[in-house]
Amino acid sequence: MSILIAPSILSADFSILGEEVKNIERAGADWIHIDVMDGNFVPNLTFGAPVIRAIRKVTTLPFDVHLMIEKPELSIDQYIEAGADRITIHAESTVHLHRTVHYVKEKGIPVGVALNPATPVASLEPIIHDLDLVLIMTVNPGFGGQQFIPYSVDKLQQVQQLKKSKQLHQLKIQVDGGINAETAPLVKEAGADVLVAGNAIFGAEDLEYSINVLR
Ligand SMILES: O=C(CO)[C@H](O)[C@H](O)COP(=O)(O)O
Ligand SMILES: [Co+2]
Repeated sequence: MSILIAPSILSADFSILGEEVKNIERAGADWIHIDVMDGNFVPNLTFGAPVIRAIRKVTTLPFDVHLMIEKPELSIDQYIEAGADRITIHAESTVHLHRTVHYVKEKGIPVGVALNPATPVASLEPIIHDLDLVLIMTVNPGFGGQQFIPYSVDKLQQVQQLKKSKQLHQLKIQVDGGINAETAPLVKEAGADVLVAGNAIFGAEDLEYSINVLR
């Protein structure tokens, strides 16, 4: 699998969000990573379905929607209707993880499960064969521009082993948080297929160069 780069628009300039999305598409992004935060599951509030619907008009790139919200099962439909092409939910955000994963699958789009830094990889074992993607959070979710947590590399290796032992060839392993020119080689070496990056891309002078450096 070749490495995919998913810029997180959390670090974009919200006052010109449509332009930022177009620029990132021109610069060679593979997916647009959209961080939906509810001010409850994480201590920050970002955007919801109306903003997703608005930027859906300016790009054909896949929308990778990362839900950091309590009880995602209550609002998944609105993100899909707004234009999400894939949805990732947090294992810690619902007591009905299996049901919610299958709900997204029945809607016909790829589904991922994200793990916070303190959530063990073993918690994925009963469900990993149902997933299209596993997201290992490499920072505590809630904010852009944080420092990469080194233990994440061990967790990535554990997911990679699980993927191999269960022969889940199509499963994508994604990382999110503190990914930059220094940490990208570490996570790729440990098995990451999809790199999310906010500050390292939107904070750079040359978007295309920053994407190429990560890739
Ligand atoms: O999910 C997220 C935070 O919860 C963001 O996707 C992530 O923080 C990306 O930003 P950066 O690359 O600047 O760390
Ligand atoms: Co994210």
